[in-house]
Order: sequence, then C-alpha cells, then structure tokens
Amino acid sequence: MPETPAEWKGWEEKRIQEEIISKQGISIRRRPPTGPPTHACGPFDFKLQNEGNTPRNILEEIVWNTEREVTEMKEKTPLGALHKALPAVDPPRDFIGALKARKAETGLPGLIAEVKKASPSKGVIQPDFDPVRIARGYERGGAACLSGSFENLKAIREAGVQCPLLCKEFIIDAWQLYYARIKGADAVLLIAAVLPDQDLLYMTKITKALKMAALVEVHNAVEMDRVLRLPGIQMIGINNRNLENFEVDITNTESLLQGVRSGIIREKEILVVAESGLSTPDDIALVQNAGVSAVLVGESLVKQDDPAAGIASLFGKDVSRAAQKNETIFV
Ligand SMILES: O=C(O)c1ccccc1NCC(=O)[C@H](O)[C@H](O)COP(=O)(O)O
Repeated sequence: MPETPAEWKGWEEKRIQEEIISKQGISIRRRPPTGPPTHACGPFDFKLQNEGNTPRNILEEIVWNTEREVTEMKEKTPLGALHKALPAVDPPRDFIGALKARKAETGLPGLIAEVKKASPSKGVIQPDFDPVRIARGYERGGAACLSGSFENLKAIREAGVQCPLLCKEFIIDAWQLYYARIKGADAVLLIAAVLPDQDLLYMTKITKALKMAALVEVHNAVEMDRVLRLPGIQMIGINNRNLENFEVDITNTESLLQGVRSGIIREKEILVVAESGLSTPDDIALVQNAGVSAVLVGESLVKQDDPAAGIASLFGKDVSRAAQKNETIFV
C-alpha cells in the first residue's frame, strides 16, 4: 500500500486511469502492471515467471515491445530533432481523396494494399520480400494507397511510388506520429483497442496538424460506438480479425455497420474501410454492400508472385489505371 502523500497521489492517478480504461472496454494494457514479465530471484541465476505481468495476448505483447522500442528510438532521435527535419520532407498526399477517387473511377472500394513480409498470426507470408517491387506492382495493379512499416514506407517513397502511404505501426506515443511523417507517411493507424478516447483525440489532432489522415481501427461494437462519439474522426477501419485468437470473420464489417451507426457515419461523412481476411470478389461485394468505401488487404495480395495480377483476381477485374483509361477512351 502507498505510504507517503506522493505515493498516494500516484496510486490514486493510476486507479482513475484504470477505471477510465476499463469503462472504455480497452483490453490491452499499455505496459506490464508491476515490472518485466520475469524477475531475478535471490542471488542465484534463475528467474521466476511473474504471471500477472505476462502479456494476455499477442497485441498486448506487441504493445509492450513497442513501448520499449519507442523509448530507445526517442533517445536516439528526440522530438526536437524530428521537428527540425519536418520542413525538408515532401508534403503529405491526400490519402482519403485517393481512396474516394479510385472508388469513383472503378465503382469498387478503394484499395489500401499492405506491404508486409510476415504477420503476427501467420509468420512469414512472402519469403521473397522486396517492398519496392511489391509496392510498384500494387500501384500498377490499381491500388489507391499502400500501407507498411516505417522502414518500408521510406524505401517505397524514395523509389518514386506515388500512392499515398499509411503507416501501419502500432502507435502508442505521439512521437511516432512525427516519426511516421518524417518517413513519408500520409496517414497513420490508431487502434481503439489500445488507445483510450483521450489519446485518440490528442493523436487525431496532432495527425491533422501534420496534415496527415488517421485511420481509427475498431474490432467490436463497444469500440465502434466509442469512436463514433468522438469529434473529428474522418476514417474508421473495421478489423475483421479477433485480436485475442486471430480468427477472421468478414461479416464483422456488416455487423458493425448496422442500425443507427450507418446514419451517424453518413451524417459525419466518415469513410469506412474493411480490414483483414478479404481475398475474393465475393468478399469485396459483401463488405461493399455493407457500406464500406475502401478495403485494406494484406495477406491474399502479398503472397502472390505478381502483386498486380493479385489485385485483378481480388476484384474479379482489371482495376488498373491503364485499364480505366482504355475504358474511358472506348466507351
Ligand atoms: O495479421 C495479424 O496476424 C495480426 C495479429 C494481431 C494484430 C494485428 C494483426 N494484423 C494487422 C492487420 O490489421 C492486418 O495486417 C490487415 O488488416 C490486413 O489483413 P490481411 O489481409 O488478413 O492480411
């Protein structure tokens, strides 16, 4: 129990924070509650598993690792250095505009194609991983936007790919928003299962100040309703993957868009993106009929040797810009 007034104050603040987090249905703890998952025991060289401090699921483990990584990255490149570097970076591209424009051109949801070698649930998906080759293929095949990690984004932008870029890192600290911009991001992913409302609001404001877009990701009805109550949200991603057990159910998109929610989304002019588990034209039709304007697709595309052909088979037709031009000429 706390003893000094300062300890009591810290204890009280932590309790209030925990109350807010549990009210908002946030299942992911930002850091181990009382220290690292294992601790040394006595003078001997062995460790005891500290059960309470073991991550409860893979997302929690990722968040705890990210917390350590970000602390180290901030030491190497403090916020002041990022501020100084900002003016030399190319201005952000219009991420939401690109998705809407592709949808208007093709009649199909705008595609955010994910550049990734591996995923937490499947491990390595594309052993012959060359981010620039894949990004060029996606652009040629008709993707509106691309997504990837800090390092992949930088390589893709420097190679001259024009599509707007989504930073698909696990964001837990506002510092990462500046870092993403420096690496060429035009949009960032904010996960409602990880970030309480206060953080979502603060981070969406910084994202806007940096002239980027925020894709706020939800997995369930509680998160969706929380995010719909927040002001200033322009884009919501509905993830069809259950974060606890990795099971994918693409009807999650449809379920979360039913009832009054679709009215609120229309009224607030929020662009909705369906995420995870999409691999066929039928899947695309299902989420499009549910009301989404864009899709985020990773595994089913990245595992193909020809990413452009992968996009055509995902949509059941050639949605490349070249095909679109020909259609316009011959109509
Ligand atoms: O993909 C995973 O295994 C995963 C596990 C835990 C947290 C997040 C995870 N993925 C992030 C994503 O959102 C997907 O990469 C994205 O929606 C694309 O999904 P897919 O088309 O199924 O690769």
